Amino acid sequence: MSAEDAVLRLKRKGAFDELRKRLLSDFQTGSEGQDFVKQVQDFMEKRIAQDPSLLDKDRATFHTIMMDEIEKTGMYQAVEKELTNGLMQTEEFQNKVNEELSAVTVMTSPTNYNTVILDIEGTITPITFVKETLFPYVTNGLDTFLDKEWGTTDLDHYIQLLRDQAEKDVTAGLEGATLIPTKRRGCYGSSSDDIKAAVKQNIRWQMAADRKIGALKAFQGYMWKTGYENGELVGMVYDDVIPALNKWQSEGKKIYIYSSGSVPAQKLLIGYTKQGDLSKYFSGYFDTTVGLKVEKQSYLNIAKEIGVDTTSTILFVTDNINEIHAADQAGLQVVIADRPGNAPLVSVDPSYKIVTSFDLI
Ligand SMILES: CSCCC(=O)C(=O)COP(=O)(O)O
Ligand SMILES: [Mg+2]
Repeated sequence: MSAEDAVLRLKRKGAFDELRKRLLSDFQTGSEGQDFVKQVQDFMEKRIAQDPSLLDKDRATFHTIMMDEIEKTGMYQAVEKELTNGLMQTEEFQNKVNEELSAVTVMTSPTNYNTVILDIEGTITPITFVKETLFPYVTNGLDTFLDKEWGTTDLDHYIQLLRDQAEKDVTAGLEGATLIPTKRRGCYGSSSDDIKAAVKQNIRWQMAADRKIGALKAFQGYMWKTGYENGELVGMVYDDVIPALNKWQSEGKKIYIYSSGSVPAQKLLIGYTKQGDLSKYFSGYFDTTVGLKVEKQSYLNIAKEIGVDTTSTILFVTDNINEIHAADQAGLQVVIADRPGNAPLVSVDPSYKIVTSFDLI
């Protein structure tokens, strides 16, 4: 853990607020505080003697003028400096910091795990790669791709998944959801153009909302396959990921992926990285067919599938706090990935370990 991480963690834990409160109370009751009050009083009396019209001002104006002038004398700054230096040098302060630091590191570091499950976006892969490379590949290439693949069994399969999902969305009354019609047979059904237009509208609507829905994820993966295979797309993982994979593997730990991206999409991203094919590190892949990532049961399902009885022997790393809560409730050990561009981590329980790099796990 870097010094910056430790300070951040202590701030989140409220350790600094506690020290600040104690410092204020010590100051108010001690001789420094009383001396300071005396200095302020003397200063004000002197100013009023120089300019008695100050007493005619209303309370708020008088307060503003005095505060401004006191500040200019440097009185505040001097006492603040003296107090801060004094506090930091006390044995009690040092002991308190050491105590808090060890509580932060000992309580939250994962221990005795033999299985690691990793999220992709925001954890091993930058969010920017997904949002600025993978998603535009789909939105920009959609029309050409549909024209090229139209009528193939593969495309029909993925359209059927989208169609089934659209029916559910329309039934659920989701704003913006529209049905995808079926092919014309005899005098029933719709023309290819109508179906194509509905598919495009459906995909664009879902992608604008960044939906983590199986049918959309399956379609994206289907499109990305071409991109990875022809070299237009190259998977990306943070530099600290491969050393951690090597370490875990050398320690005999099993490593899995659990992502909202479809399993085929995960395999492509892992298989075609700038650093080569990383699939040798992974013992398996899970997507939302095992359950949503924000549900406790999904983690129990994965544990069952990989044959782990004691969920506390699994470490799950993700950027998403709701996924952290679900995995935690299922008994897994959890670590939060705090990568550049990730959603801000607000009101996070201080007992969770947060890392900016896998070296810190
Ligand atoms: C691995 S597919 C590309 C990323 C993606 O589409 C996605 O939804 C990733 O979500 P995650 O659960 O890995 O945060
Ligand atoms: Mg993620």
